[in-house]
Amino acid sequence: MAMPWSFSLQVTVPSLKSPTSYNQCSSFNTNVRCQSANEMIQGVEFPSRVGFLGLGIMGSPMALNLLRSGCDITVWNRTKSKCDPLISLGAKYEASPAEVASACNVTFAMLADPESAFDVACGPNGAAKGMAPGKGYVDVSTVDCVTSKSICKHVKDRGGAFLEAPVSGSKKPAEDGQLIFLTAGDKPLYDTVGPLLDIMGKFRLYLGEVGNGAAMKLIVNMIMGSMMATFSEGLLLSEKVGLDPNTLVEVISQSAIGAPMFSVKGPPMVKSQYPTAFPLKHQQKDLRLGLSLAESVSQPVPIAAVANELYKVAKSRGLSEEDFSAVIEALKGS
Ligand SMILES: NC(=O)C1=CN([C@@H]2O[C@H](COP(=O)(O)OP(=O)(O)OC[C@H]3O[C@@H](n4cnc5c(N)ncnc54)[C@H](OP(=O)(O)O)[C@@H]3O)[C@@H](O)[C@H]2O)C=CC1
Ligand SMILES: O=CCCC(=O)O
Repeated sequence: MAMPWSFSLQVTVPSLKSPTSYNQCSSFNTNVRCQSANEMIQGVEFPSRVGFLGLGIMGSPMALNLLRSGCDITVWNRTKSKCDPLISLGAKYEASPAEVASACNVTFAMLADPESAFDVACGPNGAAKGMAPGKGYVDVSTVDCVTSKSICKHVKDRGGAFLEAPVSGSKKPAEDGQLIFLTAGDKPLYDTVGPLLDIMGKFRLYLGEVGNGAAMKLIVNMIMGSMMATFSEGLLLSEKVGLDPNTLVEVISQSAIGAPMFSVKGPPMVKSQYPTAFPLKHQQKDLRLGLSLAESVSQPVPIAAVANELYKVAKSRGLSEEDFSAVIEALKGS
């Protein structure tokens, strides 16, 4: 049965999504419920009006993919000028998150951190004010479990449905519609927005109760931040002992520890170039939140704790807006 916020909309989705060089694995075994994101979805039920709050590095391409696929999109961003490219392509605009949520059946939010995600959802002109029975709110920001549960409560208090859906994958996968959604919350809303997630991503998981998606995302990024820190050490050590760090990158790519992250980020790092895909300040935020998650269950995470210190040093050296691979700079000069 169609949910109250749904109607049939013809949406155009590229049938073949080209794999990206980074985050290109598209199938793996899992014992949680999951669905492939690469399926033909024309003619299925879609939310009729879709809101998008937060048009940064990730939000802009995600909203653009929805727009290009034929969705009726309404956008809002704190810095209004970032809405202009989407508006010029046909997106509608509302002046506050509350007005977007009020105008739309489902509203996505892609905000920087727990504070901004909470403010945009639950502040004076927050999206929760525009929620009502039959509407859904999907927070795709990376936040902690407590914040996600709090946003969920505000949305539900207004009669809306809530899904947390943080993403794995960075700027290029966002542009290519190759993200991985780690969702939890209202299952009917998950089912309803599934086709929209499939436009923006290649894979999605439903992990049950609110908090599970946030926790999964923080654990993945805790591992990623530690990997990047030790990779940085290896690059610098190889150079100091007279080896070509590019050769190290090549050796790693052929070995059991090969990962797209090393192959993609390594060569620019050797040249001290850090074009921003995932801002360093957000990686440090995720490590901080990951450490707090570990603390909540008394799990020792000493490697991640040390990595977090390194990112803090990098931030103190003015590297917050650089890509997180700039953490290597924190190890230089000694
Ligand atoms: N970049 C990446 O590779 C990935 C990022 N993420 C996560 O996605 C989220 C967004 O990341 P990304 O797009 O890179 O980040 P950006 O820094 O590019 O964008 C952040 C967005 O949050 C908005 N924002 C920040 N503070 C506030 C505030 N106080 N009130 C209202 N809006 C605010 C910004 O608005 P304004 O334009 O006005 O500054 C902007 O729209 C983060 O949680 C990040 O951890 C997840 C996966 C990958
Ligand atoms: O949160 C950011 C994740 C970046 C990535 O998965 O490449």
